[in-house]
This record gives sequence, C-alpha cells and structure tokens, in this order.
Amino acid sequence: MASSGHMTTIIDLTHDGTVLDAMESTCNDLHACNPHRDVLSELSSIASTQSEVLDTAEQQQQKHQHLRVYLRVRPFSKDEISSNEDQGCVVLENARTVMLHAPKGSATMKSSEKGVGQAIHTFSFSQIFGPETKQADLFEGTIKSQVHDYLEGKNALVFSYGVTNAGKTHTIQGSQKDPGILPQALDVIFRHIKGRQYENMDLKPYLGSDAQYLGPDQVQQERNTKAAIFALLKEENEPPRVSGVSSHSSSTGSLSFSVSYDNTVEFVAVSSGDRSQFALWVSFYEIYNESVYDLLQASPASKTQRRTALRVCEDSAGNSYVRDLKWINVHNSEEACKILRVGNKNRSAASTKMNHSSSRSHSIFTIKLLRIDGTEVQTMSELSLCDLAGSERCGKTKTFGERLKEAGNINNSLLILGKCIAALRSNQSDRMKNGYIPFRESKLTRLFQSIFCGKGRASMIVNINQCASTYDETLHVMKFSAIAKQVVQLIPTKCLESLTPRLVGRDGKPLLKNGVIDDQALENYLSEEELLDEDDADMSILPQEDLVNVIENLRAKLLAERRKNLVQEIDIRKEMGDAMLQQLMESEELRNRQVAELKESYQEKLENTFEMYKDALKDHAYQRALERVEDDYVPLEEFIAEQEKVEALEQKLSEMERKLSKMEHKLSGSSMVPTRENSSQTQSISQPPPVAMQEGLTGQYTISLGVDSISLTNEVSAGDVLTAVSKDAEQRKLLLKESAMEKLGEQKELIVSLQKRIAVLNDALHEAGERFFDKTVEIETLHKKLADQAQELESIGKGNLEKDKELALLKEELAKLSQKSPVQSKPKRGFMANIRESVTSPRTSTIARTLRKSVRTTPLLKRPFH
Ligand SMILES: Nc1ncnc2c1ncn2[C@@H]1O[C@H](COP(=O)(O)OP(=O)(O)OP(=O)(O)O)[C@@H](O)[C@H]1O
Repeated sequence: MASSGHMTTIIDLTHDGTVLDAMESTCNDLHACNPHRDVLSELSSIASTQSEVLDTAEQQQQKHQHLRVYLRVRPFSKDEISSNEDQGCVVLENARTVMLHAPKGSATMKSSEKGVGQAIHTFSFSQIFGPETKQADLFEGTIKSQVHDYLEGKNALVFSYGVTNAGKTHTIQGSQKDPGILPQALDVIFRHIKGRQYENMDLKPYLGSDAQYLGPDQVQQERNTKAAIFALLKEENEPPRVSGVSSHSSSTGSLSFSVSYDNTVEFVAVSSGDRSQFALWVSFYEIYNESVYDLLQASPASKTQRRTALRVCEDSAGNSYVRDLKWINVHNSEEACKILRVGNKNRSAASTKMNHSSSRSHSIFTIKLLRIDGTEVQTMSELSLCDLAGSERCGKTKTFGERLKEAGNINNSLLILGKCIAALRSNQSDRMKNGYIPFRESKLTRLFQSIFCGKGRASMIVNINQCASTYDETLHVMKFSAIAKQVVQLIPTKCLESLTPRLVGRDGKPLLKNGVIDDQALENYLSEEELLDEDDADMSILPQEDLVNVIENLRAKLLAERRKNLVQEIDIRKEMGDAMLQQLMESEELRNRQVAELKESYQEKLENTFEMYKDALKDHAYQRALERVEDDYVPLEEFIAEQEKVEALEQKLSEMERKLSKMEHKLSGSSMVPTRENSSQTQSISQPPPVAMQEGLTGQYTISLGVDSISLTNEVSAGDVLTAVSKDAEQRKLLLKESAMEKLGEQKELIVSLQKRIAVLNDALHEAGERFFDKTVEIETLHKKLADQAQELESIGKGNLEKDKELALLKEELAKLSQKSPVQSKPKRGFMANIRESVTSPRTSTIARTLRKSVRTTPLLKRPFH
C-alpha cells in the first residue's frame, strides 16, 4: 500500500514536447479560454521571452506542469467487508500506479468476456494514497505546496472527485480525529499570518478580484452579519472553546478538528522588514441543479419558500464571481470552521427540506487572503476547495422526474468539467488547434475558468472505494482522471504577482493605485464599468442615494443604448428589406429567363418531332413502294427487247398478210402456172423476207417461209401449192395471232398486277396519310398545351407583380418606420429578438410564402413532354 509521508513536489512534464512548446500551446489555450487582454498579453510576453523567464529548471517546473491528479482509496467499512465487497478490484502497484480488476458480474467484465474492452485497467496518478493514509499525510502530499503558493499570493483550486460514499467529504472536511485538508489548510494559513492579522474589517474582497474599502457603517454591517451567522450555531452544543489560534483546533458540522502539525514546516520565512498584514475572508456556497446558493444564508423556515439563487457574474477583468455572496472576515481557524459548520448545517437543512441528498450538490469553500501594506492591498489570493457531487451516472441511480433533472444537472456540471478538461488536453496536444472550451456551459466551470486558464494552480483528489458493486462507476471515475492528468497548466507567477487587486471605495470606485489616486486608472475603470453588462455590475453594496444616482445614470445609459439599438435595428431591417427585394428581383429575372428558355426548347423539340414524323412517314412510304416494286421488277431492256420482238413479229405478220392477199388476188385473177419467170417473180416478191423458191434437181419446188419450208413436188399442181401455201399462211397467221394474243395477255396481266400494286400503294399512302393526320392532331394538342402553360406563366408573372407591389409597400412601411423617432417605438425586447422578429414577421412570411409558391409552380413547367 502506498503511503505519502514527506512528499517532494511532484511535477509531471509532458513527454511529448518541450517545455517551450507546452508553454506556447498553453498560452494559445489561454487566448481561447479567457479574453482578458491584460493577462493574455502578459502571458504571451512570457511565452515570447521564455528564455528570460525560464532561468532554472525549478522555475520551469513552477511555470509549466500537468494538472495534479491524486488518488485516494477509501478503506472498506465493516458492512462492506461483511457483504463481500472486497474482491480485489483495486490493486495499488506502486505510489503512482493502480490496477483495476473487473469483478465477476460487473458490466466491464461482461464486456471483456464478449471481447469488448479489457478486464484489467492500469492508471497512473501524480500520487496515490492508500486506505491507511492519514489525513495529515494526505495534506502533506497533495495541497501543501498549493497552500504555500497561496500564501505567496497565488490562487489555488482543489477538487475532490468521485462517486457518492467514496470519501470526498472526508478528504476535504474530515472528522474530529482526522481533519481533512480544509481545516489543515486553514490552520497552516493562520499559523502563517499569526501576529500579522489585519484586525480592521474595512478591506473586503470585491467582485471577482478587487478589494473594497468599507466605511464604518459597512464595517458594522459586516460585524452584524458575522454575529448573525455564528448565532445560528448557538442552539447547538458548541464544542469547548479553545483560546488562541495556536490551539490548532477547529470543527466542521458537529465535529471539531484537532490538528497537530509536528511535521509541518514553516511555509514562508517572514523577513523582519516585511510589515505586511493579512485579512482572511471566507465564503461557502453550493451549486445544486445549476443554481448557486449561499450556504451562509439560512434557508427559509417555510417549506413553500424557496432559497434565493445567486447569479454568477463577471467583473471588468473577466473574473467570474458569485454576486451577493456573503464573505465573512475570520480571525482564526476556529471562526473559519464555524463558518464551515454553519454552511454544512444550512446545506443539510436545505437538502432535507428539498428531499435530496447533499451529495447531489457541489459545495465550494473559498478563502480569500488579502496582503495589506498600510492601506494598500498588495495581493489577493484565493483558495477554493470544491467537494464535487457524486459522479455516478443517471442509469445507475434510476432517477425520475425532479430527481432526473437533478441528476442531469449534476452530471451536466461534471460532464462540462470533463469536456473542459478534455478540450484543454486536446488543445494542448495539438498546438495548431484552438478548440472551443465550454467553460461557460456550467456554473461550476464558469466559476473556475480563470484557474484553468492559468490564474492559479488546480489539483484534483480522486476518491474511490474498493467495492465490487460500484466497480463500473469507479472505472468511469478513473478514466476521467486519466484525461485530467494530461492537462498542462501554465502558472504565470510573475504576471500574477503584478496583478495587484484594485482597491475600490465604498461607492465601488477605485481609490488607489500603488497608494496614490490614479486619475487615468479611475477613468479607465469607469469606462470599463460602463461597458459592463448591467447583470454583471454588483451595486448592491452602495448607499441608497448613490444607488438612486446609479439607477438614474443607468436609466439614461439604457435609453441611449436602446436608441442606438433601435437605429441599428432599423438600419438592419432596411438593409434586410433591400437585400430581400434584390434577391426577389434576381430570382424573378432568373425565373423569367428559365421560362423563356423552356418555352424555346419545347418549341424546338416540337418542331424536331414534327420533322422527324414527317421524315419517318416519307421513309416508310418510300420503303413500302420500293419493296413492292422490287417484287415485280422487270428490267427495262428486257421489256423493250420484248416489245421490239412483238413489233417485228407484227410487221412480219402484216407483210405476210399483204403477200398472201397479193397472191390470193393473183391466183383468183388468172390461173397461174408457176414458171421460171413467175417463180423468179415470186422469188423477187418474196424478197426480202427470206422466202425463196428453189428449183431442185428433180424438178422439185421448195418454198421457204422464214424457217419453215414446204416442199412441193412437180406432180402437184400450182393451185394445190397455193392452197397449201395459203393454208400454211393461214396457219402461220393463226399461230402468229395466237402468240401475239398470248403476249398481249401477258402484258395485260402485267398491267393488271401493276394496277393492283398501285392500289396497294395507294392504300399504304392513305394509311400514312391517316397517321399523318393523327400526328397533326397530336401536335395541335401539344400546341394547345403550350399555349395553356404560357397562360399559366403569365398568371405567375402577374402574381409576382402583385408581390412586388406588396414588397414596395413593405419598403414604404420600413421607410416610415425609419422616419419615426426611435424612442417612440417600444424597444423593450432585445436587439437580437427584434432582428429575429423582422426575419420571422408575418410580412416576411408572406414573402417567404410567395417565394415558396413561385418555387412550387416551377416543377409544373418541367413536366416531361409526352
Ligand atoms: N479515508 C477514510 N478513512 C476512513 N473512513 C473514511 C475514509 N474516507 C471515507 N470514509 C468514510 O466513508 C463514508 C463516506 O465518506 P464521505 O461522506 O466522505 O463520502 P462522499 O464521497 O463525500 O459521499 P457523498 O458524495 O455522499 O458526499 C463516511 O462515513 C466516511 O467517514
């Protein structure tokens, strides 16, 4: 088991970068998280003159370090041991490393059995404090060095983090025998300022980081408040009062502390020439459900009355503070512990009344130490000890309704704290990154933003129990701690020392700077005050007549501001109106252009389609005709040759007929004896054509008619020959006639078939004509449609014109508005709300509707062409 004993200061430097790098990155982060220029410029100058500042390794360590995260393991209670909670879940490896072993049945073990995640986790811390660790050892090993810095004028913040019942309150407040780090710190502080206390109560912390000079009546008021608070404890059995600060005894709740510091060393060597005095003021408040309550304010007796929630504000230096929070001047640790007791009492009374556990709220005890030299406040440092609410998550606590809201808010604060820490870590690991850190998203982080941003040192004491039943939550806490441990803090010692708190008078105005009234500073301060949000300026402590003056001034400023805002609003409205009109006109023009283009393209498409159909029709008709002609195609030459043949045959026929008639005529006129002469005549007659009568050797006549020849013998008479010839001619004539008729028939058939084909072609043509007619009708319909759409467009155009008129009216209205006196209008609402209204006003909605309507009509035009 680890024990602390005397611890040397533990400083964790980043392993992945040099000190210079880390300082630079932290400086960037400071820019991101705090806009206060004074500090930032000084921090930046620190970063730029690092070589001067970082003289020694010791100085480096002081200026740049990881957030210190300590682990404290609570011992088992008897009940826990008897209920078998000890299953070896927490194993301390050494003073800095701890191993967590998931017990059977835990969600972590189940996940690891499914192959998701591990059953054993190792975590390292700045220092681990085991179950046997004494409170004194814990103080020694954790916040002692912070208290040391605090006494030297630096701010410090200590968180105790963990699930409920893990020992957070025990760590901070402790018990009678084992006082926690808070009473020990108080004791150390009072030991340090012993004999140098500023007894007058007239210098008091003011706003975030200033000090205020109180008048006698205000001092008396402070005394009364303190007495009233202590009176709350009167009813209780007060523990025996130990006289003197050196008694080292204190108490919290119903417990009293008995602190012994045999092993504590004297913190600050007091030089003989140092005549500084110290004043200590304490406050105690809680954050519950994202509301801040003063624990030194007795909660109302009536159940129906609500506690007053305090506001978190920022002073001109950007420091957050709780407005109207009671600050009590304490002169010894006993008084401080009384304050703690009163706070605890009020806290538990409030939680009982509200039926919630006090572990659901974050409680913050703050000690402000003013180092006073004469009448000047040299430094003011702040030590806050924050006992965070139990970090268990909603699912585990099975919360409903109000409880769920409560758990949500608690977890929200812790969640935001986790987010801030993770964002700080992420920004520091990536120097180029300057990510948003959500300090302002919860009261807790908002109040301690400045500490995280370098205006002090923060440390976290993580408390865990070793119970198997809460293992999963404990693991969650450890994971959070692992991230927190990686956050690097820059502690700008020098510049913080130079930030002497401003001293303000009873009216809240600065009095002194380095002991002298500084007119310039006064003016600056006033102008800064003017810039403050009215919520952020704490005026509650001013006398009544001053308050009236302040109110008057504020009213005048408010009026001027409202006037300015209204003028701005009108300007913006006008600009917006112009911009909208411009936009409307542009969109109108665009739409018109689109419509024209659309129309053109449809017309073109229509014409193209018409041409296409026409061509297709022609093609079709031509193809059909071609097909039919091909079927009955007779080559022209063949046809001409045939005709010529027919003509030749007809000629021959008519020749033959002529000859025959001549011959018949001759034969009938005189009996003709064929002689040589005759025969030669015959021959001459028969020539040409190739008809010849040749006398054969045997007195045989051969009459040749073309190809055929008829042979006649000498014995046959001429009459017989003629008869035969005429018969033959007759026959030939018949034959020729027949063949001519045949040919004629064929020609007729051809003509008939051609006529038929022409009829078919006519049919096709007719059919095509009909189709053409259909298409024409279709095209006409399309034309009609187009005309309708054009009409529709026209009506849209008309609508737009109306809208234009409407807009013009709007503009006129705006112009009238701008002419009116801004004060006459009611500028009660915020500037942004008015702008928002202008955007969402019904008139604007009309325009928006018009725009939507016109947009809606556009698809109509895009209907596909059927
Ligand atoms: N280191 C310790 N040694 C002995 N007892 C301890 C130690 N830490 C805590 N306890 C005891 O454990 C119990 C729970 O501790 P404590 O109230 O401090 O837890 P807590 O985390 O503050 O719980 P809550 O969130 O409810 O306030 C107390 O009875 C306390 O006395």
